[in-house]
Amino acid sequence: MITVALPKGRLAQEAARLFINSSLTTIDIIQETRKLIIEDESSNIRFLMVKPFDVPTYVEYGIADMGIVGKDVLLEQGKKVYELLDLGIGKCFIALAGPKGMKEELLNKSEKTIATKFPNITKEYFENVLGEDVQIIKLNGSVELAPILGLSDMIVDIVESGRTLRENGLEVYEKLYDVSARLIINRASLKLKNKIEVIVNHLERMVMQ
Ligand SMILES: Nc1ncnc2c1ncn2[C@@H]1O[C@H](COP(=O)(O)OP(=O)(O)OP(=O)(O)O)[C@@H](O)[C@H]1O
Ligand SMILES: O=P(O)(O)OC[C@H]1O[C@H](OP(=O)(O)OP(=O)(O)O)[C@H](O)[C@@H]1O
Repeated sequence: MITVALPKGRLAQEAARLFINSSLTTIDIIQETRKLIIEDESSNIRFLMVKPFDVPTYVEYGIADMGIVGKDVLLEQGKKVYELLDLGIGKCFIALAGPKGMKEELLNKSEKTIATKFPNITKEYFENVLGEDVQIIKLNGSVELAPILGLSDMIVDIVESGRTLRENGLEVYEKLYDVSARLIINRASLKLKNKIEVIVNHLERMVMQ
């Protein structure tokens, strides 16, 4: 039995679709919305529906053999898992952003405060790229509110269309990393379970199309 951790939320549909379209399962995984463990006995694959930020944890500890998760989460957590495939879904980027027209002023400010869901990415960027210490305020969502209300000077957050920034009077100051969903694998599973390779090959062919 192979166990796959799938992210609930915005990636769920497309992640499940990859397994269905690759003929790896015939079960309509996302229809069973409240079930957290979905077993496909015919293909011997079991799907776990977990929060996106928890996918690497399940894979690192070997509860799941593989998982699908955004590169943002991998960069933030640095878990010990193999990243095998860029799945080409969930495309967006991580950006430093702030109030429109204030970039120069805020980047020259001596003591900056940054609100973000990604404290490690933010710390690493300011320390290693800009050589600065910054105060980081960890938020769990609606990060764009922080500079509008004076909680922070700037934010580090996900941008896709740019609409959330625009509609809140903010703009991208710097693009930090491109993001897309990745297939990650538990290190021991990759060595011990032959079926992993078959699944990876199926998904790879699907992604190449
Ligand atoms: N606007 C977006 N467009 C495209 N991909 C996105 C966007 N926002 C996030 N993502 C990607 O999808 C992944 C899952 O995002 P999702 O919003 O479902 O969960 P989350 O950010 O962990 O928040 P929560 O579960 O708390 O709602 C992110 O880790 C990122 O890789
Ligand atoms: O550039 P856009 O297309 O507007 O997308 C970017 C927005 O999408 C994500 O938020 P999400 O909807 O996941 O809500 P959250 O802020 O509560 O995490 C992200 O954190 C941005 O706020």
